[in-house]
Amino acid sequence: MISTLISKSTSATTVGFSIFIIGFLTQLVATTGFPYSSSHKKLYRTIWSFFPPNIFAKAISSLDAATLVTEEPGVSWSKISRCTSDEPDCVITIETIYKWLILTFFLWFILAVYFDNIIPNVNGVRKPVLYFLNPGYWTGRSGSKVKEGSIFSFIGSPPQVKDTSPTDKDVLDEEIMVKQQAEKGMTDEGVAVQVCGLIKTYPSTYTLGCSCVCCCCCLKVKRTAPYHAVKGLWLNLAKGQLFCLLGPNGAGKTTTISCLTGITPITGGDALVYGHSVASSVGMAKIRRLIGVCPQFDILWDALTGQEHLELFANIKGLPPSEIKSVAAKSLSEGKLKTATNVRVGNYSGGMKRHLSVAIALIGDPRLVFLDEPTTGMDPITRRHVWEIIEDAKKGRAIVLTTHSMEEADILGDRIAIMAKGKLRCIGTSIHLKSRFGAGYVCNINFSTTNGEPQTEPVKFFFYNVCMYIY
Ligand SMILES: Nc1ncnc2c1ncn2[C@@H]1O[C@H](COP(=O)(O)OP(=O)(O)OP(=O)(O)O)[C@@H](O)[C@H]1O
Repeated sequence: MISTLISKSTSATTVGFSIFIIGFLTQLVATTGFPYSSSHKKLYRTIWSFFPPNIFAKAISSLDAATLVTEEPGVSWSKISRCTSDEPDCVITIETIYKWLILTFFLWFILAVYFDNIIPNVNGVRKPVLYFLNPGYWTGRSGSKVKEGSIFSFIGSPPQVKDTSPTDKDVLDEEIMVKQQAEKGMTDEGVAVQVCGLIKTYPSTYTLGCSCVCCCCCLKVKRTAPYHAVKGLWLNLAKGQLFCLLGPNGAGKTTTISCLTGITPITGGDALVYGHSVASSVGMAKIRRLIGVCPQFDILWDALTGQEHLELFANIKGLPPSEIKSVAAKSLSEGKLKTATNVRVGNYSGGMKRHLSVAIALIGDPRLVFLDEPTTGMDPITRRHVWEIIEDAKKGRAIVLTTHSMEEADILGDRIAIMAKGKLRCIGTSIHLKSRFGAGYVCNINFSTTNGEPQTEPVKFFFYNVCMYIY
């Protein structure tokens, strides 16, 4: 149960060892007779017995007393409800000890499950305090909405996001279309993800500081303002297409992916991934079975090889054991990581690690793949190769890719959206965006003139709609 309160493995070791020492000391105390004798209050015995090592120590000491010499009959199953003659001051029988052990097992187990659900995980995600009162949690149909922040922070309603209306015509058209579909409850067969007014606001954080004026110092609690990272996204992501999300640093691309993959809970709106809502814990559990994720920062273990990573993730994704080895080997050979199959990931270069993360995202044939800046740190040849893998992977699934590279978006993206400050600024195909916002190309041509006049006709023939400046 205590493990639910600890997030770091180093703290867990320290706390685990401390519990062992405390348990050893209290067991020693229990063997001296405290508090299992008539001279101590029943209340002390009850409190003492909630710590399982104490009551277990009492059981051992009673059994020890019953079998001290070879003539002793011990405690047979039929006599567990009676005190033995060796314990004149008997206040607890072996039967009662059994009941206590069973009761404390279930008590601590239920508390562990409860606290595991309501205490925020590393991403600050948790279930509501009374989540078990929601019938959907037990029936598995709707599930409760996941929350964010500490269980003691009564956040209330988050501040409203102002200025969510789109400024671009294409973004507005997309928003109107998705709103109409959402209002009518229409499910377009070709849509993999329907994002309906997705809002993400990071809650305020509190930091403890110290401010000193002359010789007088005082503690100060600083509160940061809530931050609107995503300010109401409305869009459809089609099956069999790659949707590319471009934008400057801090635009909200990773936050959008984190919301769609359940890493962080959404603040407002909703998104349906193959019909399952990201706002519900049950919906999210179903979504996790459908998706593959290549996060912005590699989550790999230095001590494992590429092959072992792929086998591990294939296992987690529930592939049949007979297929795991062949799927991992195929994935490695497709990913041109064959030479590094049995090399530990600690010895991989940055580009190879990204390459392996992409292969992990695609393992298990997910229906929706999120690739967050997959080609960061790759040389041009490896990048080209990964583009080919991504292009092949489009068939039969939807892919969401974030990048800073216009070239990557142009080559891979079937639809491209540009985000800035948490809002979509434009959306469309590469050709559409180029024709709307592109400044064209500047091409310098040297002419050899015969009579002082440059021959511009061939240029006009090759470059349609050209604007020519002759120097
Ligand atoms: N846990 C957090 N708490 C508070 N603010 C956050 C948190 N995570 C992200 N932000 C803020 O949200 C904004 C969007 O961040 P996000 O990581 O989504 O941007 P991004 O578009 O993916 O940027 P990059 O291209 O650098 O990866 C940033 O201003 C960031 O500071």
